[in-house]
Amino acid sequence: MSENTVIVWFRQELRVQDYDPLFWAASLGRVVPVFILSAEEHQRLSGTASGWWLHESLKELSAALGRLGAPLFLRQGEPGEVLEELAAGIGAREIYTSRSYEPDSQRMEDELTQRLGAIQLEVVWFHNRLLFEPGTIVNGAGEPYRVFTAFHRRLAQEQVYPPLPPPTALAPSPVQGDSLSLEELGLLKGPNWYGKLAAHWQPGEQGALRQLEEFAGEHVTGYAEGRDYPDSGCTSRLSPYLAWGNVSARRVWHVLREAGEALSSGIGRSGGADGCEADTGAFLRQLVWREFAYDQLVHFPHMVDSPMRKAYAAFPWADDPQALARWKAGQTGYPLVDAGMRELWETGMMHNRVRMVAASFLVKHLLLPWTEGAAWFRQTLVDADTANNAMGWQWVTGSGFDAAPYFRIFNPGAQSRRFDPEGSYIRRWVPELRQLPDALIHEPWKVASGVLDQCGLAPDSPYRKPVVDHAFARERALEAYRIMNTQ
Ligand SMILES: Cc1cc2nc3c(=O)[nH]c(=O)nc-3n(C[C@H](O)[C@H](O)[C@H](O)COP(=O)(O)OP(=O)(O)OC[C@H]3O[C@@H](n4cnc5c(N)ncnc54)[C@H](O)[C@@H]3O)c2cc1C
Repeated sequence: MSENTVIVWFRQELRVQDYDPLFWAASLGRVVPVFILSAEEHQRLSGTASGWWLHESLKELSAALGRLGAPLFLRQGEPGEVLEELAAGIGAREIYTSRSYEPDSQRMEDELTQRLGAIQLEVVWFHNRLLFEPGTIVNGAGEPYRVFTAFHRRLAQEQVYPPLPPPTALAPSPVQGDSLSLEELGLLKGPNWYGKLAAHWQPGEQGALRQLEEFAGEHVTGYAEGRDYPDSGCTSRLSPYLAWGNVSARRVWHVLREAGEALSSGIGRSGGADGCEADTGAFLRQLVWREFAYDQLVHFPHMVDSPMRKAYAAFPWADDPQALARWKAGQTGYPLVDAGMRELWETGMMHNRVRMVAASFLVKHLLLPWTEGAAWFRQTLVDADTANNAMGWQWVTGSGFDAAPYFRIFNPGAQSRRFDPEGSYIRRWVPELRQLPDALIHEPWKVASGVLDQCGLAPDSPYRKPVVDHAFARERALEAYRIMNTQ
């Protein structure tokens, strides 16, 4: 078969547009696209919200590649073995793919390069997940940044490559048939709790491009001010698309840069030029947090399950399965925390401000280990992302290098009054509180029980007696912090 047949191995970047391996392979000759689910990935993803997203993304990617002339092959197994066998069958001499940056993947990728190199099969690794290759933005001493603002300042000096043009057609694939079906990958096993997610999302590249267009064209206006308010609808909701590479970070970057310029020059919607710049600038800054998370992951891979600041290894965490279950179910009695946890369970998403409050509640009010919360998020978030999730939890806990200090403890009632002043977000996700007036909805246990009766609150409702008292929890958390520091 032709020596110009290149295997394009899709991993976490599930799109046809602006994906270097596909673009460059297509320019050389025939392309055989393949996706391989390893046993470890199957174990990690099957039955999770991410697994559902992956299943749906593969369905769409497969259809898109089929339309371009080269259908996607689905395989299960150890990637090295699958690639070796596939290449032998079609006489391919090259594999184009992209790096993943998951812990251990560097070792796996190096071993694969060596193993396949030994049989004259070259693996070409592209960097397509981020704006810049993680690990390349370093300080003057050549060391990783530990503080976001310095990292951001340094990154801002670099140019982000523009996205590649989309492929219009691919030379017909030399392989026909012999692919596993999507169902055979087994990503949707277990109770179908994720079935409801389809009502909230359109996974895949088309959904990503539509979401990006709508956000850049309209919703970005007001982002800088509105992004902290969970019911404002001001954030992009692009995170699951970025997590599965349905859209490239550099496309998002350039589309938003252009949108900012168009809005500032009055081509777009109304709004002051300064406001437009502030909105797109604030958004692009958030995208750089993602770069920072991956940079940290590459330098400190243990951050996924161990504290970055060593002192936290001695933190006296509690063991309270009942409290953990109430947190997961959105039954803590703290309306904003519960609204977030229920939004997560219903939609696979939770607003960033509420993530911070709910996560802080777990580690500081309940004294439960952040790793428990991170594991629950990995299972239920459609945007579950190894780097962002670990960094988010370590930030909230105080154990990250650039983190909220442990002794700064969010007051969920105050956060609720500030960021959901009318209680509209709470009412949406905690319907039993709908009848409470705006001023009383944030801390219902402080309201006279006769009023709660009139508002239809059940006698055994957690909103009459939350899982823990805020003042008590605060003191207990500070004491735990003191104990840690004396170890
Ligand atoms: C405890 C905790 C856990 C988190 N877990 C995840 C996770 O698993 N996956 C994930 O993508 N994000 C995670 N985040 C970060 C953040 O909450 C989400 O990225 C954001 O809510 C996604 O919504 P959006 O796309 O509308 O965000 P926007 O405000 O529109 O932001 C645009 C993009 O910037 C990136 N971004 C925004 N905020 C952050 C941040 N704080 N850290 C890193 N990147 C950011 C995301 O890719 C996001 O899509 C976590 C935050 C916390 C506090």
